[in-house]
Amino acid sequence: MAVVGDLSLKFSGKETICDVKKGAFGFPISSPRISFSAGKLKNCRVKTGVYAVMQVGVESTEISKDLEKSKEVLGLDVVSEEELKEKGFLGLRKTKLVCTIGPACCSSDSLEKLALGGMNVARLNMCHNTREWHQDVIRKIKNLNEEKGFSVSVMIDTEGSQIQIVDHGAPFSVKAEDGSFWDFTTEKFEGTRPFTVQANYEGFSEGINVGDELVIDGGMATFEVVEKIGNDLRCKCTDPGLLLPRAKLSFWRDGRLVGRSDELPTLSTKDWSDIEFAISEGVDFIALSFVKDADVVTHLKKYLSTKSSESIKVLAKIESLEALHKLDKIIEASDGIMIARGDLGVEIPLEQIPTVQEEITYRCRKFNKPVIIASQLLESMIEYPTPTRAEVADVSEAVRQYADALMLSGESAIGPYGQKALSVLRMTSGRMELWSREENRETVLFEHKLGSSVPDQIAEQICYCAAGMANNLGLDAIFVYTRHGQMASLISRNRPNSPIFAFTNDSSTRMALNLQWGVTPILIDLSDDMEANINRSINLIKAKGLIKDGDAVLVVSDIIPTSAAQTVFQSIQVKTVA
Ligand SMILES: Nc1ncnc2c1ncn2[C@@H]1O[C@H](COP(=O)(O)OP(=O)(O)OP(=O)(O)O)[C@@H](O)[C@H]1O
Ligand SMILES: CC(=O)C(=O)O
Ligand SMILES: [K+]
Ligand SMILES: [Mg+2]
Repeated sequence: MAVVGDLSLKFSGKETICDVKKGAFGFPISSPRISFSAGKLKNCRVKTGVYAVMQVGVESTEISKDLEKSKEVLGLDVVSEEELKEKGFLGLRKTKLVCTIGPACCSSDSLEKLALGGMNVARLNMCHNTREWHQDVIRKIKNLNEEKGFSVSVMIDTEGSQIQIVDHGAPFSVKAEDGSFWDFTTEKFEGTRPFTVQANYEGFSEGINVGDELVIDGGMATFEVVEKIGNDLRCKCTDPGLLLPRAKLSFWRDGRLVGRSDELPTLSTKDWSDIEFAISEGVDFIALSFVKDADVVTHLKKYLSTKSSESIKVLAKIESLEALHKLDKIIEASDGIMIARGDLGVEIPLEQIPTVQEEITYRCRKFNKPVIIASQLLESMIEYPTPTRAEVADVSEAVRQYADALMLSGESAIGPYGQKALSVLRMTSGRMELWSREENRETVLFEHKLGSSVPDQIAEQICYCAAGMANNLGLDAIFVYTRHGQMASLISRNRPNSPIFAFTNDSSTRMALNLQWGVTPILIDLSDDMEANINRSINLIKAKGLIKDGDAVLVVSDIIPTSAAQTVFQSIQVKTVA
């Protein structure tokens, strides 16, 4: 055992216990080589080895009463500010909300209403509409952020390659009756032809045999292949249903999906051109449809870095059987995941969706990547002003699973009740988060080691302890200082009861953190003097009336030095506002 000043380090097997005079706490670190260094440590003096500075102590901060000093602007979005004023720290919603923008909500007025209603991220699906339309929407969102103080991130969602029915612009859907015969062809034609469906991909029937099953949209209608004529398939309807424009085609044999997507690239020429567009418009996220493996994600991330656009986060959409087979590698390679239940339900039996969703959500947290649960959350609200009880239960379940974000698709893109659907998500999440907290569901913190380097492990342990301390001490908020968002996401991963305010001087970090559970990102200037940063930000928050005397916050910082002369500053402190 080494005793240094008031700080004692006990090395006992795999555990390092750190006791401090005021406010003791312990934390397990696997490496007994960890040492705690001098300089910024409170209550102790240490001579040697610098990996990190652990600053532990309970102190009272003298908050400057001179608000004149706080001329600086705090980059906190108006919606969080209002929510905080109205509901207090614990009332801040933790689950983030994504809205798909479509014709029903693309006016500035509607976008503003969605932003006010809690939209954290706006999603643009490149499957639909024109480049000009998308550009117009992105610019409107950026203008609103600039002019009205919102902080809505922009995501584009690639079209990807999949076999589907060509949309001939017919506004209606066609019904396939039981026993009727249909031709599935790649021959191009205008308008509609009776009992003929055009597939978008030349090779759609390669490897398909007579007797195979052709399933539309994962079960909307089913056909049996009765004849192959060249590339075309003649099919008999065995389960009647609707053929909607752009409906997906999949083939089944002996109860199993016939893999077809190997032949299709994850990123088509159109997708690459949409990616160029996304780069030039400065979007925050690119969601890749039909990701098959980690390589495409890695490739795109490399490409973005060659374009100096590494700040754009790459999300992998899990919507195929192949993606499920390579799930861990895809999660590790990506900046986040979308569980695209719509297309996933075409590839796996529907009854497997709930367990697959829970598993993906869990693994994303394990690997510390944000996860969005998407599709059909409030599907009936595309038509009706109230959701079904089952839909509300589905939303609640996603929140209970601690998904980072929930997404609206057609509910906001084309439905007349988009804002209402958003408020259903908002209220349902709030209710479920409160219940989880009251029932103490969150006390089990997430302990799976991510990093292999000592500094990474220290950061993880600090965040693990921070979440535990905030819960155990019932602190009002956690303040974290972070340049790239890593510390903020590590704290979020532990799903603490207190809201996490992430102070960053990097605007792309701010926009990326919009997808992270429980994190309110705040843009602020950060200097190398961490004490000054902390005091200045508390002053600014106090000046806005968002924090008051007696409030206790946990302050976590992890600022990597810009020069060799400085020490790594990783610390936890409890500050009581005075
Ligand atoms: N930009 C848009 N313009 C016109 N319609 C849109 C737009 N975005 C979405 N929609 C409509 O909203 C519906 C649902 O939206 P969304 O694109 O999210 O569903 P999806 O087809 O499940 O997504 P994906 O193609 O990624 O699987 C679409 O079928 C489409 O009719
Ligand atoms: C969102 C999406 O792409 C899907 O659910 O298929
Ligand atoms: K898409
Ligand atoms: Mg999809």
